[in-house]
Amino acid sequence: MILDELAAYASFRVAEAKKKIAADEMERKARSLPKGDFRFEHALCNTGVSFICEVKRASPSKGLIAEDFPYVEIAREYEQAGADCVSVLTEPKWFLGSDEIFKEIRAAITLPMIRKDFTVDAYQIYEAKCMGADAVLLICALLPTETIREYLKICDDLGLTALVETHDENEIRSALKAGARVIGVNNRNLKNFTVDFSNAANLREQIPTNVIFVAESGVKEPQDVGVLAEIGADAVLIGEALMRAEDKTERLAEFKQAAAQGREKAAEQVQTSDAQSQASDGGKA
Ligand SMILES: O=P(O)(O)OC[C@@H](O)[C@@H](O)c1c[nH]c2ccccc12
Repeated sequence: MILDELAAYASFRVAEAKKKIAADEMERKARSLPKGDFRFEHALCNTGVSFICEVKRASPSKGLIAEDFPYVEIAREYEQAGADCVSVLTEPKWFLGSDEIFKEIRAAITLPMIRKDFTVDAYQIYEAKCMGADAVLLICALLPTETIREYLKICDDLGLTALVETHDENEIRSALKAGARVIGVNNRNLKNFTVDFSNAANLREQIPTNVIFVAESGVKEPQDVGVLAEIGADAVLIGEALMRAEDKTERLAEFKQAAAQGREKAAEQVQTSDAQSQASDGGKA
């Protein structure tokens, strides 16, 4: 299974990295930096739908997505086009990312950034902090509840946001039990890479409204964003559709417009159902 391979390779990378910078040294470095202010999660709390735009060169399911990959320019364009946060893959083998790419983008933009990798060791959280990340990804399918809780505590100490990624009800339960404040529901099943775009919508109810809800993966068209806005996604995470767009600025504007329309639709539905329940209350009186 590819997820197991990704995790095993992540463990290997961590072991190699520890030979260069030992675990206690990496931790000391990270903890000596000014504590973060959780600006990644704050950026997801706008009244509208927030956009996390991803810099993604390739993926195990799609192969090479961006032949031409001027990653700094892409991130700058996201920032100028009104993205709320930027996601950068650092996994080298299947996603063709790197820590260097992350660091170069970090130096070029001011938006909050998430270091997207397969976190299997606390070392990677300290590494992310040292790279200037504002957030890390914790994938529930890879981590037991207790470990998620432990990693969340490290993130809290460092002032980093943890995006806790889930794919089903059990994983959401685990994320909540661990104390996640930001939960992503992935429409893509990382075990077989099938995309079920209704997954986020189906699981929406399982996530309390005081937890930030991020819908991840599979957005192709503006109408998809509209649907996610309608079900009350606080944020959407979009990679491929933006990477493939010739004009990313225009594409993001279309997505944003669809999000606003989706939110309006949801508000109208609330009004209609309020009016209906008032009318039926009136009938009863
Ligand atoms: O390119 P998409 O379908 O818009 O998906 C983006 C993002 O959700 C996806 O890259 C992702 C979600 N969770 C992950 C975990 C690891 C690597 C990548 C991911």
